[in-house]
Amino acid sequence: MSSPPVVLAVAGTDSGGAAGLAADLATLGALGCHGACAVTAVTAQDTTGVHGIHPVPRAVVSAQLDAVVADLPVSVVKTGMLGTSAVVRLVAERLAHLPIVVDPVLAATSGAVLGDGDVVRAYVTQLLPRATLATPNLDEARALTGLDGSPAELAARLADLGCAVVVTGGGEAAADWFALPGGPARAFEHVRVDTSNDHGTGCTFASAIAAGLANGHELDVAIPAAAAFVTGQLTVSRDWDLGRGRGPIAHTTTTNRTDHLEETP
Ligand SMILES: Nc1ncnc2c1ncn2[C@@H]1O[C@H](COP(=O)(O)OP(=O)(O)O)[C@@H](O)[C@H]1O
Ligand SMILES: Cc1ncc(COP(=O)(O)O)c(N)n1
Repeated sequence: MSSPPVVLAVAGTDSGGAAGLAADLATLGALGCHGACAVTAVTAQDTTGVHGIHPVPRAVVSAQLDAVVADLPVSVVKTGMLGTSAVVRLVAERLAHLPIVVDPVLAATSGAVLGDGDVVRAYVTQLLPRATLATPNLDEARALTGLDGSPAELAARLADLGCAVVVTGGGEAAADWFALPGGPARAFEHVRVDTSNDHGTGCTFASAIAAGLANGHELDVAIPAAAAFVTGQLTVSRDWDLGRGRGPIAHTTTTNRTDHLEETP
């Protein structure tokens, strides 16, 4: 069997296992990739919210990037919560030779702030101009542009920074808006899943796009494929009852996989 493509996820942890690196590595594994990881922040988090954030020092993040890049054939980088402007700059400087899918995480589904004004400025000036694709949700697109336009307008405006952009619509819109630099945005529509188990959806979406790119697909194929993967996963976990808040999206393809246990004598 040939080796899987390697995707490096640079992101924070969610102790509840819904978002961040848990979502990234599970999604990458489900979609045929080997996921390497560099931890940027440890969050004490569950389905109800973020209770603590502990940034990992820049030098420790840097050492993780060095170790992975020196040893593994990374084909795509996916970033999630980077936490500090120093780490945003580090990723921009150290990994610019690779395709980078940037999920510019600034807030959790619960509303907690995961990136401040300095982080926003570092994304705009350092990382997005060097990225292949950015996947902000509408709130993040507003914070990054400082504007209050439609998702299509914000996608086109952000793409002028020099990368492709998908502004995600979340559960209400059932559509995402995709723009390339210099072009107008077009909508990718998809099925809406009626569920409150959507914690980790953005991380899963961006990781699925990174997996599509690592498997050799272009953005206009990888993005709708990732949205279809997310709607399928939201359907798997639609009626789960995990935690007291917004429950996790299912990251792996199947649920209740116990057949391997039953087959064991
Ligand atoms: N309830 C839902 N039904 C179907 N697709 C959804 C739903 N919620 C989010 N999505 C999709 O999941 C992907 C991630 O988007 P979003 O939830 O906006 O990210 P974030 O978690 O960063 O806010 C997008 O493709 C979006 O359209
Ligand atoms: C460590 C970490 N990274 C990213 C998110 C955003 O995920 P979501 O938008 O689904 O809350 C999060 N809540 N925690």
